[in-house]
Amino acid sequence: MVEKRLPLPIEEAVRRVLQEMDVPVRTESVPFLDATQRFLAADLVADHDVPPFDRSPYDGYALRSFDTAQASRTNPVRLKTVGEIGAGTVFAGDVKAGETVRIMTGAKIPNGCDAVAMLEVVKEESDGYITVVRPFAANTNISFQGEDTRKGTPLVKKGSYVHPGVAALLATFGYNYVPVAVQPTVGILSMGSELLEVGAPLTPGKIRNSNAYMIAAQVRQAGGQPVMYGQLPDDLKLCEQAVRNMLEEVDIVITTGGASVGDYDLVPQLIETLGAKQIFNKVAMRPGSVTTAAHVGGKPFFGLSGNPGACFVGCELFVRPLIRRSLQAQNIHLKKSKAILAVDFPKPNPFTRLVRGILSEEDGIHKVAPSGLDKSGSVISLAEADVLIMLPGGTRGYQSGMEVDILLLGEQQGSEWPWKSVAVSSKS
Ligand SMILES: Nc1nc2c(c(=O)[nH]1)N[C@H]1C(S)=C(S)[C@@H](COP(=O)(O)OP(=O)(O)OC[C@H]3O[C@@H](n4cnc5c(N)ncnc54)[C@H](O)[C@@H]3O)O[C@H]1N2
Ligand code: MOO
Repeated sequence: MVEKRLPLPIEEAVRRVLQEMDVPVRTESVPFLDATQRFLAADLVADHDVPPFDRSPYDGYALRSFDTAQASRTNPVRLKTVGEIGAGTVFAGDVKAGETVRIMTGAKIPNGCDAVAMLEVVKEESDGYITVVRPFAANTNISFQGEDTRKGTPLVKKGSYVHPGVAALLATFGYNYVPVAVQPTVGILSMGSELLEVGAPLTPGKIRNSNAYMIAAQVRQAGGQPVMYGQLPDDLKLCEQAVRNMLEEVDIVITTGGASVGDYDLVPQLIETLGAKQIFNKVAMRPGSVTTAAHVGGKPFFGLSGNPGACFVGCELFVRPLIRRSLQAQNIHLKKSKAILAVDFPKPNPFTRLVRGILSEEDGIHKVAPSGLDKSGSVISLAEADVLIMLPGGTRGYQSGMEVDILLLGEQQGSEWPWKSVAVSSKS
């Protein structure tokens, strides 16, 4: 007689994972380029102003506003050019009344000057003077010291993802080495006598082990470090030994396959022989209902389904937050949004469905539709999916036009330039 499993609601299962499992938070300091796409391990505060000095935002002439106060077409004012500076060089000395300095974008405003006239609005004479025909008020065209960031301003918080914008900030403040969270190691073992190595030719009854590589990519995307333990036939002794090794070597153990109730499904036996504390072995969701979570001597163990769709969902919902939390990430779960269903799901389902979907926009309305065959064993629908459409169980089905929750997967990008340009006048 097959054991009867008690399905847990998804949120309860996620809550238990986070409550009963832990991956230690560790930090390290790494060279700058190794820190991108990692998570910061410290709150960073500005230790100087940005810009660090008043500077010119344009190529032009730095001048004293007072000198130009009376300038007009009928009363042109001549200023003597006493120097030329590009970004990175500093004008030595003070600029006096009636003088100007030719200055390039990014150069420090010379002492005595309080405005910049753009090259386009001055007349450069052949005798070393310029002529201006309008006043320049004090502070015109100056980027002020600290206008971007003041010394002491909090910059980025611990747990921030080091995306290109954060990288720019870190470099601005001289972080040659960056404090980041250590990426937890996640061991991945595939169990199943039908599994072939990725490079092997197909033979009757066999399929290639795709889950291991899918999970590895998911682990990387979450911020963890996958450790591949290959694949084993459905043999309890072999699998038990492999899992014992994993428990010694990695922070999180994942097996895929054998999570259900079949004759060769080893996860329930593994839990028993390893003396693991089971947290759940059934979740009220589809796919992924057979997801098992346990811990062995404090180490998280996930028995993900062998079906690729179910395996994917189990990893996103339960493993991802655990990895992200160990990175002290600010967002540990998939981001939720809303969209309008573009198709019917008429069948009532007691379990919450997580349908692999494609998000699109029509006339400003976000719509979702399944990305392909919505079966737990389908692979193509995973490749196309950019969202999981959440259809809570216990309803009489869903109709096209209904608003539903969606979970955004990975990085969302567009294929076409998303805005229409407006005509630009030649004056600007
Ligand atoms: N009598 C019952 N049968 C099943 C139940 C049930 O409750 N009662 N649950 C079904 C559900 S739901 C799912 S999901 C699957 C889960 O099965 P397992 O987790 O035990 O996975 P396997 O049986 O080992 O494999 C399922 C399927 O996936 C293929 N597979 C396995 N590993 C991989 C891999 N690494 N890469 C690609 N594909 C893989 C495998 O060949 C099977 O086709 O059980 C249902 N049955
Ligand atoms: O775990 Mo199974 O995919 O629920 O369908």
